[in-house]
Amino acid sequence: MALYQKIEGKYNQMNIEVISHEIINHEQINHEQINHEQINHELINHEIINHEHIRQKNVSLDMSLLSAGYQGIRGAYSEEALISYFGEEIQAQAFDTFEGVFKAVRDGKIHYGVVPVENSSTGDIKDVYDLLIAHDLKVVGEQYLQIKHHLLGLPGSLVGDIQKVYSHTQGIEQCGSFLSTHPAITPVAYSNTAKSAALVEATGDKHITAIGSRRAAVIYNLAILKENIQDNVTNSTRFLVIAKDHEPKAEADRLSLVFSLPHKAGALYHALEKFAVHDVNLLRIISRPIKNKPWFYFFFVDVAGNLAAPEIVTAIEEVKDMSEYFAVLGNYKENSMQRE
Ligand SMILES: O=C(O)C(=O)C[C@]1(C(=O)O)C=C[C@@H](O)C=C1
Repeated sequence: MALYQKIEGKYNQMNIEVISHEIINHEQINHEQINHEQINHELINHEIINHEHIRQKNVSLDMSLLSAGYQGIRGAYSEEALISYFGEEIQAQAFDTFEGVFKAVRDGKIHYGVVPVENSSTGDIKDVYDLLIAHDLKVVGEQYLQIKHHLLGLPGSLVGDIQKVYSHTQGIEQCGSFLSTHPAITPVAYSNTAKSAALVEATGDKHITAIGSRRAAVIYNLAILKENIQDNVTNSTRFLVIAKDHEPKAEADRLSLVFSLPHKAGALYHALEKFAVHDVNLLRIISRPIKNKPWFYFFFVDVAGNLAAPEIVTAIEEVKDMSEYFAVLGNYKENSMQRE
C-alpha cells in the first residue's frame, strides 16, 4: 500500500477501500467459499470490481447487474468489442457520441465504457485521448478486435450501380485502396458503421451502401456485396475499457500514464530515460496538444508492468517529479491478441 500511496492519492484511497472491505480478496477467492450476494452488492455500488480476475477464477457473477456503454448502435464494432470483453449478459447501452459514453461513466449512469483508441492501419483515435483527460476517467481494461469491413447494400444491389458509400471516417480510411479503385462510389462520412448500415436499410435505395461488419449486415437485413474490403488483412482496433475509478488488479501488466513536461531541452528524453534505466519496457507513446496551453503537449505513455513492482514505482515517481502534470490512467491486464 505504501507504494501506491507514494504515487497517487486516489490509488492510496482505493487500496484502503480494498483492504477495509475485504470483499474481493484474491486469496479468499482461491481458497474459501465466496459470498456471491456480497460480491454483487459491491458491484452495484461500483466499488471494487475485479471481473477479469473473477472470470479467471471461474466465479459466476451476475453480469446483468453491470452496464457498459458504447458509441453507435447495435452492430457497431464498439458493441462487438464490448461483448468480447464483458460477454453477452452485461447491459449494453448505445450512445450517439464518444462524449456521451464518457459523460455517462463520469456521472455514474453506467459502470463502464468501451471506446476505440487506436487502429493498426490508421493510428490514433485522437478524440478519445482528449476525452480521457477532460473527464478524468480511468482505464481498467483493453480489448483488441479484428476489423473486417464489408461493402453492405440492399439485397439485389450491384457494385457497378453504387453511387455512395456511408461509413465512419475510420471505416472509410481503412478501406482506402478499395475506394480508390472504385472512383464512381463517393464516400460519405457518417457517425458510425452500424448507423450507416441502418441508414441504407431505411433508404431502401439500391445505389447507396455502407462499409461495416458482417454482424451489421445481419441486423440491418443487408447483403454483403463485397467482403473484406479493408486495406490490411491484419486490420484491428484496440478499445479501452473506461471506468470512474481505478481497479487495481494483481495480474495487471500494462500501465497507462499521462504527463506534460516543461519546455526544456531534453525534457522528454530524460523522462523516457527513467523507464530505460529501470528496465521498464515502453509500449506506446503519443502526444496530444494541451488545449488551453498552446504548443504544450500531454504525453500518453504505456509501459509494461504492475504498480506493485518496485522498479515501476521508482521509474514513475522519477517521471512524476519532472512533470508539470502527471496522472496514472490505469493499470490493467493486456489483451493477449497484442503483438502476436
Ligand atoms: O463505427 C463503428 O462501428 C465503431 O465502432 C467506431 C470505429 C472507430 O471509431 O474506429 C471502431 C472500429 C473501427 O476502427 C471503425 C470504427
